[in-house]
Amino acid sequence: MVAGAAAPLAVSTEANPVTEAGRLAPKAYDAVLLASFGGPEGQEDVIPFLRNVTRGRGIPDERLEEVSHHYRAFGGISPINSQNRALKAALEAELSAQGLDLPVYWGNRNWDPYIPQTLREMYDAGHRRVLVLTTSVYSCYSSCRQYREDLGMALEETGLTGRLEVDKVRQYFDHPGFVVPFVEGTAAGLATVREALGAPDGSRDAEIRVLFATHSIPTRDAEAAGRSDGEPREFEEASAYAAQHLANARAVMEAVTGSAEGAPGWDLVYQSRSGAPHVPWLEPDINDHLAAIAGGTAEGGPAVKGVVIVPLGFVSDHMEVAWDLDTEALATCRELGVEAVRVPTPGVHREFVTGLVQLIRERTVEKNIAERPHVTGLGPWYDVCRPGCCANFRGAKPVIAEGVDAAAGVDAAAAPAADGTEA
Ligand SMILES: CC1=C(CCC(=O)O)c2cc3nc(cc4[nH]c(cc5[nH]c(cc1n2)c(C)c5CCC(=O)O)c(CCC(=O)O)c4C)C(CCC(=O)O)=C3C
Ligand SMILES: [Fe+2]
Repeated sequence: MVAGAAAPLAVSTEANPVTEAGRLAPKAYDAVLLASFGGPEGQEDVIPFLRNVTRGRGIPDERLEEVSHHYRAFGGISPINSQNRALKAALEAELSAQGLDLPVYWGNRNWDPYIPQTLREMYDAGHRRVLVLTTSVYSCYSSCRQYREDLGMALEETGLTGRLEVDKVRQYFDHPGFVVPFVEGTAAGLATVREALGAPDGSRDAEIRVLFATHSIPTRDAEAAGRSDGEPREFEEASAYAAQHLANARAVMEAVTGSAEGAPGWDLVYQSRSGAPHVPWLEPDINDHLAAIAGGTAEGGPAVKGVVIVPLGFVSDHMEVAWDLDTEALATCRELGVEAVRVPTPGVHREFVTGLVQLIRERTVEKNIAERPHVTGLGPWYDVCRPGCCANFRGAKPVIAEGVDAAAGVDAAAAPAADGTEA
């Protein structure tokens, strides 16, 4: 095998009969909303931002100060907002290059510009049909339902429910635009680690491990991920969240090393756990796992001497990447004497930006693309979530992009005319 040479990623455009039920016909959208997490932009913003993230849970400021150290160490500035400004600019340029007249707005769940304020601005500018693109791509409460709730509540808060139509692009974990940058990065990272071990020919691959890292979530949230009330769907590890990551990781490894004999092994690992210690979250933690494999793998392999860390759960190099991986996990590697490379996130990679425009074009009437590329057998994911999808256990809230009846498929009221004309 030639170091760094990746086979093309296997992309399917075949329809998925399972997720087909949650598909919406194209519509004449008139604007795009880039919805993200938001982050502080100075030391004075840190505690107000953390109060927003943890709102409704009454966590005292002293406790918030304890979890603020990573923001404090970065001067109170999260990289996420500048990354979203860059992504918005890149999206605007690509939409206009493809002749799509769709303005892009930006709104965050936890910091300025806030989602309700942006929706109001969009309505005041004359927009009536909005397509939301979130910066979180998998299925779980934090990355799917919480966005849909915040959008539903923002419509109520601004009095725009029923006046502004708001739909959302599918969870796009397995769109090639998201996965290709990881394939490239993993191939390059593997070449670098082989080099560092003095084995560019791959002869020490048994001592190299690829670690796909994502955000840990409570196991209870993981079990509710991607589910529906009336339509049981079984997932690997009993969780759509884990299953989506595992399927993506396999697709990346297949493209990077193929079925080559003696290719490096890989694992899915978790990071950034928070919350009370007695509440179970997905494991293993990346740092614990690094310590374990530095002494030999579970399958009886030799001590691991090099790792390629792939931040498969994230769209940009925000704080969870800059701190939990680049600061903490890389320090763990140094302590263990393990060579390590952290692969870039999609960011504003050309494939990612053009992929996002494809995802928009799947849904719009103008310059519509009927085919839905996906690199795992789980997708393409639903346009409209199944009832109860990614449920949280703190009570029902208004949501966008959810069907009302699993048996009947998509909510009839939400389904537009097939030709995308105004109702
Ligand atoms: C799945 C997932 C993603 C990936 C999908 C996505 O990208 O959306 C994600 C992303 C992010 N998480 C982020 C920041 C935080 N997440 C927290 C807390 C939590 N995350 C959770 C899950 C996730 N989180 C969960 C189950 C909690 C605990 C419960 C709660 O509190 O809801 C807390 C509270 C303090 C703490 O507990 O540490 C903070 C400050 C930032 C911003 C980074 C920046 O500023 O650059 C980003 C992109
Ligand atoms: Fe988070």
